[in-house]
Amino acid sequence: MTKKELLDAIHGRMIVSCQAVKGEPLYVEEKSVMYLMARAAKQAGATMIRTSGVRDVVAIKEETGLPVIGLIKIQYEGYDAYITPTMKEVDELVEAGADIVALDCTIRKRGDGTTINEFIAQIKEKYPDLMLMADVSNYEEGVNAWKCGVDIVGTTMSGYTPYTEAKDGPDYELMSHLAADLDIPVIGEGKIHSPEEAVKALSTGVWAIVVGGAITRPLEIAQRFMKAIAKAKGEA
Ligand SMILES: CC(=O)N[C@H](C=O)[C@@H](O)[C@H](O)[C@H](O)COP(=O)(O)O
Repeated sequence: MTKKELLDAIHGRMIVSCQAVKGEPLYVEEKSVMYLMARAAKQAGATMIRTSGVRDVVAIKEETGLPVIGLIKIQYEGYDAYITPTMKEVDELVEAGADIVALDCTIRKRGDGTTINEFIAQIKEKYPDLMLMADVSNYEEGVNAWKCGVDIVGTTMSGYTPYTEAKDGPDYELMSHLAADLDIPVIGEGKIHSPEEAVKALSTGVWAIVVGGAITRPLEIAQRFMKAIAKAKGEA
């Protein structure tokens, strides 16, 4: 698929994030099971999947035949970013066949001393045709990534950096500001928990949205029910 075809396939739509990393209930050591979540997402009408780790990129592409936004979550010493922080992860994702590579593009400390701008430039030099999705936490980072030549900016990291407010729901404001000012697609991602929130997020003008935990993280879903019940009982 060309870059345009990939973008057209998701315009106005929901991408489903199917992720389970070590320690999560749906992470199974012996074998990826997230392809089953992706199967469900495809049956529901999803046209693209976001996932983490080489084995899930491979298994999900094999199962669904859908294009995949791939990332690798890994925490290195000296790095604040943990989403595809170095070229090693980019290489692995390219090798695995990810159609788009997502990486942390927040302006935080990188262990090798490079700036995020330098890292993006290195990736673009090595893989000129690779589509990049920049996961950012605020407006400035979105503009910066756009100027560095990424293809997509996502609001993924809003509320997950020390300098952004950790809200319980989506950052609609960031979505609409970035969507208004950037001339590349913006993806609204992070804490979209209900169909109503999904519709509202899309109405901010973003190109597409990503919904993850509310669909594919059973622990998170169950906890949300438990919390609401405890609150109603006056226990929380
Ligand atoms: C902050 C971070 O590490 N986000 C990760 C990025 O890929 C995932 O854990 C999220 O599930 C994803 O962004 C979708 O968001 P939500 O699950 O809230 O719909």
